[in-house]
Amino acid sequence: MSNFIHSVENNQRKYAIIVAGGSGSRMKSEIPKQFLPLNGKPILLHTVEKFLQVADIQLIVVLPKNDIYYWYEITQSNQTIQAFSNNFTIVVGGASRFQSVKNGLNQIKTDGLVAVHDGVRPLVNLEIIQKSFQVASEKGTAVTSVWVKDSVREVGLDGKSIAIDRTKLKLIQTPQTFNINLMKNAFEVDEQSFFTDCASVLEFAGKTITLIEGDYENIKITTPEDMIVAEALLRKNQG
Ligand SMILES: Nc1ccn([C@@H]2O[C@H](COP(=O)(O)OP(=O)(O)OP(=O)(O)O)[C@@H](O)[C@H]2O)c(=O)n1
Ligand SMILES: C[C@](O)(CO)[C@H](O)COP(=O)(O)O
Repeated sequence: MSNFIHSVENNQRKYAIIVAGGSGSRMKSEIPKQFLPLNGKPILLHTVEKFLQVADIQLIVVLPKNDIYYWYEITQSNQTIQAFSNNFTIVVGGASRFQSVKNGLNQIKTDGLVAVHDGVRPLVNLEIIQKSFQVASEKGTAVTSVWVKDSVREVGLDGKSIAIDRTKLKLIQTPQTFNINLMKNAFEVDEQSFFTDCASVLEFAGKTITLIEGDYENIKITTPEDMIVAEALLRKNQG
């Protein structure tokens, strides 16, 4: 593992865009879900601290305009965040995830590698982050994914459904890591309704998407029951 970290570090700059510019409408909470406490600490802080474990990384944290002051308040007394203050850029988010990623990408002025990660996936592990940088340095793209475990049916307009072969289906997670020039070129495009993640944008630009294996624990906190699962997983991982 240490060999590849060494080789990536020697060759390419590393950035991560942590997208946390959404409103969390499906969570139906009073504050945006990325600031909800998970075992006493805001979800977004768990995520950011995970990425700060990567050597020499520059973080671009994308936030809703109205919550930037709140971010400064909650990080003022956080020793890890303060120690790495030179590694941070804060950017205002856009009207969609695509626009928020684009705002983050515009801050990057060098070539290298960039990992895009949902601020609300705090259970990502360091091995996946490192693997995504390694594979993206070799292939240009690295998109985290897990195999579907449930049965799946496709529902037609007439309400009838047919079984789908799940052995061909993967669920897509983040990080999604790319060569920066490749990604910048792909994002020079009008936003499309099917851009649900960065991989769909790069694919639209004709790029081949390389999948890497993710982790079933790397959940996206979307609705209230996800908080209960995330708290339990976090407790388990902290021993
Ligand atoms: N305009 C947006 C929309 C989403 N995101 C971020 O993209 C990630 C994944 O999006 P999602 O889970 O859908 O978050 P929200 O858009 O906040 O939630 P919802 O769709 O329920 O409103 C989140 O970390 C979210 O903050 C963003 O940076 N900017
Ligand atoms: C990027 C993503 O997390 C991959 O699973 C997902 O597509 C985000 O979707 P959302 O509708 O913004 O939650």
